[in-house]
Amino acid sequence: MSSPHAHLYAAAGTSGLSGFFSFFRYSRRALALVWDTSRGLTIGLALCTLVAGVLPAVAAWVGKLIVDAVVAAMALHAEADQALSFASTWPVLRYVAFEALVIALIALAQRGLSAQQSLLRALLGQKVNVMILEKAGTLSLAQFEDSEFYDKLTRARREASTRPLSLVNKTFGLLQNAISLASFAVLLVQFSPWALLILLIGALPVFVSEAKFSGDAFRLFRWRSPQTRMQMYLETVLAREDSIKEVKLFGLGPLFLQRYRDIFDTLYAEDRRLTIRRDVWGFLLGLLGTLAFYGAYAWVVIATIGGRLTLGEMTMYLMVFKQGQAALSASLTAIGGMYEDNLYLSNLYEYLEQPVDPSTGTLTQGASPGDGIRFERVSFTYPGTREPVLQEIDLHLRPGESLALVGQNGSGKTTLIKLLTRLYDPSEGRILLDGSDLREWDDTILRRRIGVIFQDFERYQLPVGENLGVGDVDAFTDTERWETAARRGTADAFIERLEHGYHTQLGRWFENGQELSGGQWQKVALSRAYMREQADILVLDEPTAAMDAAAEAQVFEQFRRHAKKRMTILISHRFSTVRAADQILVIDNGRIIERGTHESLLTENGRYAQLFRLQAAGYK
Ligand SMILES: Nc1ncnc2c1ncn2[C@@H]1O[C@H](COP(=O)(O)OP(=O)(O)OP(=O)(O)O)[C@@H](O)[C@H]1O
Repeated sequence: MSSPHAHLYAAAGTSGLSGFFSFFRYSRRALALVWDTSRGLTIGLALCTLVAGVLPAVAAWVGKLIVDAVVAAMALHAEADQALSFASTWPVLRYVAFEALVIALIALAQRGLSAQQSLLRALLGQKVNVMILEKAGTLSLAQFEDSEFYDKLTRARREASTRPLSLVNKTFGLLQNAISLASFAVLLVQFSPWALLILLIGALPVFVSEAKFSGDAFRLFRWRSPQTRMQMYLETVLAREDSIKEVKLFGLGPLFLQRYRDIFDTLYAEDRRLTIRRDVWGFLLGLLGTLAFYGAYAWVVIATIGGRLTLGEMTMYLMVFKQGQAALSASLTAIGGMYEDNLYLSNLYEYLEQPVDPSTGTLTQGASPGDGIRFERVSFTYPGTREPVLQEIDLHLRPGESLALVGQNGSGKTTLIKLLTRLYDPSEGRILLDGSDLREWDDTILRRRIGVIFQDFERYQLPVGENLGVGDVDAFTDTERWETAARRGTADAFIERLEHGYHTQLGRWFENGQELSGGQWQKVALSRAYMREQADILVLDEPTAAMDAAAEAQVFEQFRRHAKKRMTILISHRFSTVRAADQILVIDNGRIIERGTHESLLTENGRYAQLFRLQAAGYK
């Protein structure tokens, strides 16, 4: 196949019938999932399925009894030539009453089915979504940054929460139809086993075409998911408050909307082609079924005229044949649908089974406590890229010391922090904390020791207090801790002026949400880092870029006061904030090119001195 998506076609594994059946392997897991979600509802579904499956044959049989009883009563009535009485009509009417009861029971069972299905749908949707989100929490940052993986996640979230129930509904539907069919077969085989065969042969072609087209539909869904993701992204950009400013000012609306439409047009053209092919074939092959039915119809009629069947039997066989055919084609369509659901579920399980990095250690204390942080010849290349971003980094930071990282945009400063916080592991070399490799540390303990604010910190659409609380989940709602952290992060003054103080909702997503200025948000993020009272490593990546000069001075005064006995790492492009650090590293293109104190670096008269003078000149 020359298509660029050939590997996906292969992955969908639809080569022949064995491929087709191999995809039913998720049915059992879907059933187990539904069973775990609610046993009561699953049992209820099974019971209603059974009742709704058996009763149609009973109704057909009662129909035969009615017709035959009517014929007999009519003959009797003509013979006896007497007026109609209760006694003469009751033998027929009781069958009518019985049939009414059966039909009422079928309706009850069907109601029961749909009610239980809708309850189960809600429960199951929630359960699967929670599974997806829980799994997301165990994945590494690198996995999220991998676009193929991200596709899987998007696909899982978009479709899979409804698929398990759909699969189970179809399984039960299939069972129900199978039960009906078996009971019809019991009746039909008395007429002729050949009639059964005709029934089967008539329905088979539709089934085969359904199976083929479900596979096609899935492959379409699968390979187009990058496009669907782009569509979702454009929707977000065009309709979200945080992007709408630029969309308006740059006049991006029509441009993006056109791109959105173009994607739709491509997808729609493919959908249309598939739908038309699916339905044309469905119709043509369905004709075979109709042909089979009318063939059998003629046969039954001839047999009745020949006196081999009673009128009641004729009615029954016709009904049984018609309903049997409907049940059979419904079963076969259900199998096709189950196949499709299985394909979608394969995607969900592929996501859920994504291997999790098992590399969290167990250490809660290092081999030589008090040694601080050491980088030993650390190099790092981002997954999926070739160029190393950091090369042979050596550094040592002891408790009570401060370190500043200086360097051009893209030189690797933030990456160094990502390695320290174990969002990634070094490609070469090792990072030690208190004499032990970070990989040996228990991740939770390690992260508890680090308070960090990244440049691209998160702006949660939560009350301002909780925006601080996220810094320490154990104190998420602890107002006293919020206040202490806000004081250290110099956010207290403006928070207290907000209408509801620490309980003021932030962001625009929810009612009465208040938006903050860039500098205010930065103070919130800084205070968040201070929530980690246990943390003895404090990392600030451009913490004051959006602050005014007075605010910045205040932040650093607090910082120095708070930094005693701690290890602090500061990334900044402002030399005024960097100069007080005990150790300054100048990073260029992933390598440390200079190191020392402010004074020693100025004396050295290298890159640092040059950049410092450049910036100082700017202020003159
Ligand atoms: N997730 C990622 N995947 C691949 N490459 C990345 C990723 N994040 C950053 N990079 C690349 O790594 C290099 C270093 O980025 P980093 O964010 O560490 O720079 P920085 O020194 O912090 O820059 P700045 O001063 O602009 O914040 C850049 O060339 C960037 O393109």
